Amino acid sequence: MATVLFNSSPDILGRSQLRQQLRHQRRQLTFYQQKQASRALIQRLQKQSFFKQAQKIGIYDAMDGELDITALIQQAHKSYYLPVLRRFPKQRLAFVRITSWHRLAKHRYGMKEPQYRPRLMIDDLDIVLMPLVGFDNAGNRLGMGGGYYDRSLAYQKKTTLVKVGIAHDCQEVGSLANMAWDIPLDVIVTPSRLLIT
Ligand SMILES: Nc1nc2c(c(=O)[nH]1)N(C=O)[C@@H](CNc1ccc(C(=O)N[C@@H](CCC(=O)O)C(=O)O)cc1)CN2
Ligand SMILES: Nc1ncnc2c1ncn2[C@@H]1O[C@H](COP(=O)(O)OP(=O)(O)OP(=O)(O)O)[C@@H](O)[C@H]1O
Repeated sequence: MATVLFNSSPDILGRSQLRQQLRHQRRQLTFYQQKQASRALIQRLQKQSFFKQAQKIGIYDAMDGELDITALIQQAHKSYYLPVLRRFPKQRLAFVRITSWHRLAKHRYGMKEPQYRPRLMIDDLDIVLMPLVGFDNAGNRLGMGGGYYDRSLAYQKKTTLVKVGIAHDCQEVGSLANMAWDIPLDVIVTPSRLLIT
């Protein structure tokens, strides 16, 4: 009950409190719920024409209860890229193609990061799948708070890049404050819904 209250009234919580609340909620999902959610989400995603048409896809290595989308990489004829954190230029993400998981070392935040090159920028991709901490039905996004995706997207020039948010259903909130630097998502996919903004 408390959870529902929090979700429907994000205004009464600060952005960072809301983030903590939603991250906590996502970590409460059981192993089985996570498996089901991940399977349903991947199936939904693979049916979409924007996904079928894409060649270069930005993914992420799930952590902290995020939806695991790594099974996607079993699909041939597409290439998959993981984000790499770097300080310069201006804390934008770079993307590195992955061909195998076990060679990858973990970043101190817990997700795998390829250390090799070449590194691409976000607008070299056709689609970027972004893990969300929270979202609303207008396509506003709440992330981990590092501003990494926002900063990367701010320099994006390619207009055809499809910006896709990936989240559990329980991460939807009534409405999120739209920060000046926020770049709205084109699509949000959850295990049970497809939201086109
Ligand atoms: N799986 C995944 N990969 C991702 C992201 C993500 O949200 N999920 N990112 C999305 O931007 C970027 C990384 N950004 C991140 C920002 C903060 C934290 C984090 O865990 N912060 C800790 C504090 C850690 C510390 O300072 O020592 C925390 O908030 O508890 C993790 C990732 C790129 N890769
Ligand atoms: N285009 C930008 N230029 C400079 N700073 C930015 C830009 N975008 C975001 N930031 C900074 O990043 C910080 C985090 O932003 P915000 O709280 O929106 O993170 P987030 O979107 O939740 O996280 P993430 O993008 O990592 O998923 C903010 O303090 C903001 O000042």
